[in-house]
Amino acid sequence: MEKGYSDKAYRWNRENYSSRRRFVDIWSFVLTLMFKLWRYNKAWSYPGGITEAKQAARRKAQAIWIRNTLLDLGPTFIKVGQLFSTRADIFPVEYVEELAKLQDRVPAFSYEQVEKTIEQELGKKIPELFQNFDPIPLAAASLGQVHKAVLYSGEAVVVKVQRPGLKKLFEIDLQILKGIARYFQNHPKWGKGRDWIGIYEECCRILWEEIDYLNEGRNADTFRRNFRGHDWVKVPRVYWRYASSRVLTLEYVPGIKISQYEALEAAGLDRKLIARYGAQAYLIQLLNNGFFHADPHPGNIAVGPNGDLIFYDFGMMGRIKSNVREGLMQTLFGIAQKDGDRVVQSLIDLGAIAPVDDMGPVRRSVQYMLDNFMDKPFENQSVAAISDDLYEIAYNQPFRFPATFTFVMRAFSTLEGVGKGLDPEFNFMEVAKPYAMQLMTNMNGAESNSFLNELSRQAVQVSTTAFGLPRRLEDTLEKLERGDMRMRVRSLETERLLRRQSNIQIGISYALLISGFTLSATILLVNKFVWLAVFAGLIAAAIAFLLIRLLLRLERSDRMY
Ligand SMILES: Nc1ncnc2c1ncn2[C@@H]1O[C@H](COP(=O)(O)OP(=O)(O)OP(=O)(O)O)[C@@H](O)[C@H]1O
Repeated sequence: MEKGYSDKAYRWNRENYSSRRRFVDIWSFVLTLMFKLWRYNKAWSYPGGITEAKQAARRKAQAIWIRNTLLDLGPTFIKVGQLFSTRADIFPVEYVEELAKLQDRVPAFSYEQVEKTIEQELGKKIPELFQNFDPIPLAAASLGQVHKAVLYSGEAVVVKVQRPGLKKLFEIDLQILKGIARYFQNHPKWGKGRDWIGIYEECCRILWEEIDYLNEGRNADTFRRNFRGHDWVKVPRVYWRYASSRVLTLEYVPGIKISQYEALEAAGLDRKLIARYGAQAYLIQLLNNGFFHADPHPGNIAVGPNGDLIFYDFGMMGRIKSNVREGLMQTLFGIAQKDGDRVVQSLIDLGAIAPVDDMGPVRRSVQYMLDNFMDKPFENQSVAAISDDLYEIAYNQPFRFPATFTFVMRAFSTLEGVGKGLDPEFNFMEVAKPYAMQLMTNMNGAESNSFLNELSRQAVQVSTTAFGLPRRLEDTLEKLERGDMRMRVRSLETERLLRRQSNIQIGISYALLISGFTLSATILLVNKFVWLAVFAGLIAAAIAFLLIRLLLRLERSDRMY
């Protein structure tokens, strides 16, 4: 029997856990790991030390031991290990490589437990809910397993059932992990320059989200909506009547896994096109939707009979908020201009770097990277090489990339790997280029937006003297067109500015008319011409209404651009 498959080896694999026992198991892992690291460092510091090859072999052996121990510790640690497999900014590369191989090698749970969970969650027995239910799971992982079934309406579905007792196990394990995070934070050596508590909190948030199947269902719905205009992306429909936080019923959408290159070929599918689709789907998620699949291992993407991409598993999604996108914009501008200071500042604003007293080494590292890695054309770069460069710089620096960033990097590297497997000539950067250009254009729009705000401020200032406006507007346009902002001004922007100018002039005329009619109404009222005064008042009110509409329109267009 393969290691890790006997129930004896899985002390966590029961519904009633002993928290004391977990405490001992987990802390003995941590202390053994610390001892191994200490011994390793000690050997390395001897005069003459150990050879480079021996050092690498030891690190590898340690990494394999960590991976196997995490497997033995069960679902929480398998997931934490998988999360850490994206953190080359925190751990040595050998560890990260080994953690990336952390597969969910855990035994499936019994059909009786499946029956019990479904009845508890959906309030009915399996035969009352499903016409047919396959007792043998289609797939089993650390958090749950997937069974094929047929509804009474005849629709083929899959039912995702969560491993029993998972919530309790998470509660115990995460409580112990909190203590470990605190210990590391206060450790004179390990705590330096690392935000262990922050990393722990990030892990907690992701893990709790991942075991809420209602959240996964909502994510699937959002993801499907976001791809409404792209019929080459398929997302299984959620059957909400058969869903709860621990059971999720989805439309059965079978496909060939994106990494089964020969099977795809045999099915007559265009491998080159699939590689492009994979990259495009991710670029759309990141740049257009700001909502992306954060766990894109090849098992979660399949290809349908028509060559459509099918996405599974929406438990772990990343979001890029618009302010983060703005921060990324600044980073990108900084990279494009090779301006190390701007890049560092934007990374501080993004929370990617914790500012320290002496930022000199960080600035120098970033500048070095910009000067060297920007020499090659963008499309000749490989994502894996770029992320390796970034991580190399980040490792042992006061950097802490946000989880979103590391997820994006992992998604890109995974897709690049799969893309190259599908089509040896595939180049992720080549596919990304037009999207990056689009992003840059949007960025220019945003930078010009602040310029527009400046412009409207000037316009308001001069509105009292109405005559100054055209001259100042012309100056500003001239400035924009000369490229003083170091950006490309498109005729669209110019058009928008002119439209804005005419709107401002109309607004000023409206304001003058309102004042005129209000003054007339007051004079008429004082002179007892009541009906005429009411008439003038109504005209003033009507123009005021038009003015408000105009102001709202201006504000809307400000928000849009
Ligand atoms: N709607 C579906 N139609 C057909 N097959 C599906 C569907 N959903 C899931 N599967 C199959 O089940 C497998 C596991 O599904 P999913 O990834 O959602 O489960 P999981 O428990 O979150 O697994 P993991 O933790 O490994 O990501 C998928 O790789 C796919 O083969």
